[in-house]
Amino acid sequence: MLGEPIILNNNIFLVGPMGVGKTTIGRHIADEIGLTFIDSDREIENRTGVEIPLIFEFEGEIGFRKREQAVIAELTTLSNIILSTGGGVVLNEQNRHHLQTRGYVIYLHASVEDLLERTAHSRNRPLLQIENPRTKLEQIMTERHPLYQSVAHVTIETGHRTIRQVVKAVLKHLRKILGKDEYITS
Ligand SMILES: Nc1ncnc2c1ncn2[C@@H]1O[C@H](COP(=O)(O)OP(=O)(O)O)[C@@H](O)[C@H]1O
Ligand SMILES: O=C(O)C1=C[C@@H](OP(=O)(O)O)[C@@H](O)[C@H](O)C1
Ligand SMILES: [Mg+2]
Repeated sequence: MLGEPIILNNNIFLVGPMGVGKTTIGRHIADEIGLTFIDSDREIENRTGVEIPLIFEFEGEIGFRKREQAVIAELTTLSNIILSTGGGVVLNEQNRHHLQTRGYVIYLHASVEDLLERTAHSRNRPLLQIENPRTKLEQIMTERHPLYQSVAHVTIETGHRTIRQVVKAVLKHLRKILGKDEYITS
């Protein structure tokens, strides 16, 4: 035996900033390799019955982060999932610990320019509903990039890649670390 399986609990956790593609890529990867897809933001919305902007409006970012922490603590105890997280998940130390120790963490990276383009038409990200989203995304990347790096087992670049190309890059990486045709250890 080679010791600990590389993919803890057969879980893959996607982290990275708003608009990098966590939700989109996670769903595709789950389809390809037969894991259950879960998006922590959707889970919070399902549980509260309202959309994220309304949670921010009524409870502020602090209220949202509490809900996020509870959901991450619970979802990371599952197995055989691809979990797409919200961009701010790494701000919380407990979240970082759970992600890092309960699954294989992939940091999806992109430039602020790409993130701006990909979030431009969305009204669903309260932190970017401001006059200057570019400055906000720059601040976010300065603060969070080291945190994404600290929690991730690998970083995968998504800039100048189509969704399909990112999916392929992730699958290629998984095959490489597992060193075989199957994606996930069982
Ligand atoms: N590699 C990519 N190239 C172009 N557009 C992308 C790419 N990845 C995601 N997108 C688009 O960017 C937007 C944000 O993606 P989403 O999956 O919601 O990001 P996140 O969950 O990380 O915030 C979506 O409209 C999605 O189709
Ligand atoms: O970066 C953040 O702080 C947030 C990212 C969002 O998720 P996405 O990264 O999927 O957009 C969502 O959790 C919320 O609006 C806060
Ligand atoms: Mg998302």
